[in-house]
Formats: sequence, C-alpha cells, structure tokens
Amino acid sequence: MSDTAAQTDTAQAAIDLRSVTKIYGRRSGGLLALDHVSLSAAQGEFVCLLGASGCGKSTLLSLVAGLDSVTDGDIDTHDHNVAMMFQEPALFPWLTVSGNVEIALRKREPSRTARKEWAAQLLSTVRLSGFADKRPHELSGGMRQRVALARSLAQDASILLMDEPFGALDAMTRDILHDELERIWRERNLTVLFVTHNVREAVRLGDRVVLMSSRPGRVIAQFDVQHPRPRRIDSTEVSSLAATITDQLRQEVSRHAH
Ligand SMILES: Nc1ncnc2c1ncn2[C@@H]1O[C@H](COP(=O)(O)OP(=O)(O)OP(=O)(O)O)[C@@H](O)[C@H]1O
Repeated sequence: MSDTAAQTDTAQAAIDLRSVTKIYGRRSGGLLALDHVSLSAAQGEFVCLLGASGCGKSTLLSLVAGLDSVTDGDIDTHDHNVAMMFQEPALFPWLTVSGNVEIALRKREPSRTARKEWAAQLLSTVRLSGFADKRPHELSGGMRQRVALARSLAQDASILLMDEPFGALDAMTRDILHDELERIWRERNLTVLFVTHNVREAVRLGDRVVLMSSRPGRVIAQFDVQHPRPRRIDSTEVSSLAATITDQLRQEVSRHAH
C-alpha cells in the first residue's frame, strides 16, 4: 500500500471522492455498487483503476463525469472540465472525421471556419491529419479511437476519464496508442482516470494503480509505479509489478468465488 493518498493531499487535487457510496435501486435492498470509496487524483496525475468485473469501475467513472449521482458522500472535480472516452468510439457515421470533432466544438466556437481549423489542429495532435474528410467506416479501430480522443480533447477538458478505451484493439495498435496518450497527457497536463482489465496496461501507463474489490466496490490497495517513462509493456520492470498486482487481484477474485 502506498502513501500516495497523503501526497495527493499536499499536491493540488483535481479529483476528490470522499466516502462515495452508490446504491442502484432502493436505498435498502438495492444493489450496493460502491461502498465508501475515497480516492483522490492530483492535477496531472495518471491513475489506473483495476478490479474484477462488476466491482464498480464504470460506476465510479460515470459518477465523476456527473452522468449519475452518488447515494452518499461527495465528489469534487474542482471546476475542471471533464471528458469521457469509452471502449466504443461512438462516432457519428454520417459525419466526416473532421465533422465528428467539430461537433464537440459547437458550444465553444460559433464560427464554422474556426471550428474546422481547430478540428484540424486536434486531428494533427492525434496524428490523423490527412484523414479529416474520411468517414468513420473507412478507418481502422485504432484510428477511430484517435478520433474519439480528439473529440474528448475538443471539450477542453483537463480531466480525461477513460473506460477501457483500448480494450478492443490488437496489442500492436494498443502499444502505439499508449505512446500517443502518454505524449498528449504530458503536453496538456491532463489528469487521467483510466479503467482497464489489463494489469500490464495499468502499470505501463499509470503513475498509480488502484485496485478495487468486488461487490461492493472498495479501494483495497494502491501501487505507485516509479519506473521511468516511457515504459515498455513487455519490460521486466512492468512485468514484475504486474505479476505482484495480478496475484492480489487473483486472491480478491477467488475470495468472492467461495
Ligand atoms: N444502471 C445500473 N442499474 C443497476 N445496476 C447497475 C447499473 N450499472 C451497473 N450496475 C451494477 O453495479 C455493479 C458495478 O457495475 P460496473 O459496470 O460499475 O462494474 P465494472 O467494474 O465497470 O464492471 P466491468 O469491469 O465488467 O465493466 C454491477 O453489479 C452492475 O451489475
């Protein structure tokens, strides 16, 4: 267990969850998805959430995004804009790549020409210049996730919530997107909360890996990842910490299987 929680208190926090409980359905007799979860992320920190299926990771993200409300406790995102990205890029198939990004700029930029220019810059950030006039079906899965990332950045968010964003991609494409995401995270000083089932991915990307228990979801362990960046997902350092975390995750899963 790390002392990161204490460090986050002194660094400027971007996300604070204080004793958050989420019950789906009625307060008594409903489904307890999260049970008094306290968790903070410092500004610019990359935090990965790991846990068995159904432990409440997606619930936690949707609460931070404000898509659902807590039953008890509170969440503070300190006036940061929050964007969310899912495993499915959910692009509009009838719009071009540029159009899919421009639509996210509508609220902030009234001029169509300016929106187009801005979208071109964002597409360059995710290395998709040259694909602006394509339709989503003409792109690979990795490219579609790049468009989704550009659309998230278009919301001028400093907090990026990512729910298994690369879960459907092949290993090679995922590796490349890890590098891109790391670069963009640094360039823009984003705070990232990243949900994954892939322990190595969590260690590859995170400053910190948070392990959650199953039903009800609670934070059971946190690991600081101190290996220098950029990390290779198949390096000995990543594999070794991933093995330790996997052991703990396995114990947690088998505890619930009995
Ligand atoms: N809208 C909802 N209404 C009722 N129950 C829900 C709802 N959303 C999630 N749940 C339940 O809450 C629990 C936590 O679900 P959640 O999707 O947050 O877990 P998860 O850790 O993200 O799972 P996975 O890793 O499989 O995506 C599960 O038991 C799920 O069935």
